[in-house]
Amino acid sequence: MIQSPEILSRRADVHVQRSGPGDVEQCSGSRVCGGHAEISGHALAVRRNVLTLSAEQKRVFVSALDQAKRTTHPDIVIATRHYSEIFGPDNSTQFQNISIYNLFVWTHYYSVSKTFLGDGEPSFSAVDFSHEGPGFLTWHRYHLLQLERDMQDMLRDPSFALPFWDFSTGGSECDICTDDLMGARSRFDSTAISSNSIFSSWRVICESVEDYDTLGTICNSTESSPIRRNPAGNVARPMVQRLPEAQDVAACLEIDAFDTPPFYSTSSDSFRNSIEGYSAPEGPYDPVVRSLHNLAHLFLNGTGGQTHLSPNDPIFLLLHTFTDAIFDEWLRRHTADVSSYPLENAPIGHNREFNMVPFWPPVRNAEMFVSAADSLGYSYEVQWPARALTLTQIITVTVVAALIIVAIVFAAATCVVRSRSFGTETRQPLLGDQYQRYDEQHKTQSVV
Ligand SMILES: O=C1C=c2cc(C(=O)O)[nH]c2=CC1=O
Repeated sequence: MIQSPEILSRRADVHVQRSGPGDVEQCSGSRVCGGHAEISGHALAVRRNVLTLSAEQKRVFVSALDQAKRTTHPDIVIATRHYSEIFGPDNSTQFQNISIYNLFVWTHYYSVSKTFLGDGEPSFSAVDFSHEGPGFLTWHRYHLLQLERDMQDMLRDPSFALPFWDFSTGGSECDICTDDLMGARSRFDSTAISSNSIFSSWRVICESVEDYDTLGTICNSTESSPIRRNPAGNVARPMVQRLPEAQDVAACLEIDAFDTPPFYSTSSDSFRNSIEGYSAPEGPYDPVVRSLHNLAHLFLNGTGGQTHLSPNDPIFLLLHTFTDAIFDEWLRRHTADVSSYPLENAPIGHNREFNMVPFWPPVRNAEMFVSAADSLGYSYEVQWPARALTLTQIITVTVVAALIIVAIVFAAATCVVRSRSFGTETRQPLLGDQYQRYDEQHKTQSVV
């Protein structure tokens, strides 16, 4: 993945407009603040729930994605051989053009691909630059930002914003799998996309993973099979037949620590591992659990559920914008600064000051650990679920409510009794008086 020096200098001095009118931040010299020179002075891009877009906005979004799939990236080419073979026999370089959307797919593939150790050697699979570590959120944040900025440039619309899919429905339906959005299920093949959707004509890249691992090649821009998707259809694994619940989102937002040792997929009480979905949403690590982001991927049950291929299904980007929205909300609620992010002892590529592989020009994890609205030029419009009460809270509320009811009933009963006896008392003295006076006057005893 390379860019020309001319492009690097073009991106080095930009302005981003922040939330308030006239509040323009100078981002001179920053590689990530603002991105493209062309977006100088543009307004904050607002990422919205894709289901709330109008019919016309949905059509425009789907058509923009399709344009990105077909438009060659103006600045970046990809390497299709490892370093030692980057120059071919005739000194030709092994680089290829790639489309804007396919670069998004390739970048993710590259970040998770095995390390080639040489002919005949098994490739090394223990490195993942974008998952199972603190960099999961920062890496995917920049991944989305790069696509959004590339699409803003392609459309010449600096306000273009990627929408999000709120996958926390708790249901077994894919509510965005409709022909006006990500494509309905085909009526003829339950694992394919309906021919009424443009996405049925999309072809995936990076499918020949065996070749890359054994021959030492790298995914190139050749497109092969259609997207496969069978939401909730994994009968062998009932746990991934339902999407996460809104309460899972609420629970993970309450976790205080951004990440915890060993800063891996086995971390407990880590917000990052909880939203990534290797631990229960409340925090404890459990090897059988798949929740939130991981569960949403596995629910798709096809291209979108295989890590080296998943961005080929455009649902990937909507799933990740929602994950990023949760990350942004966590930063806000916990008023976190970069010191919450581990400086060391995280897996390779995941430490705070490490560059995120393979983005170019280099971007560090720390640069993405910031409020999106304050520093990155976009914000989210989301309704967050209120946290459900715990059992202890439910018992406490029930006991207090019962005591209040008892007190009210007791008070009401006391009032009734008092008012009755007051009524009797207020009549009796009159009778008593009368009786007494009569008795005193007549000196007789009679009952009135
Ligand atoms: O594309 C992805 C697919 C995934 C599957 C799991 C899992 O938990 O098994 N996790 C994934 C992350 C991805 O990014």
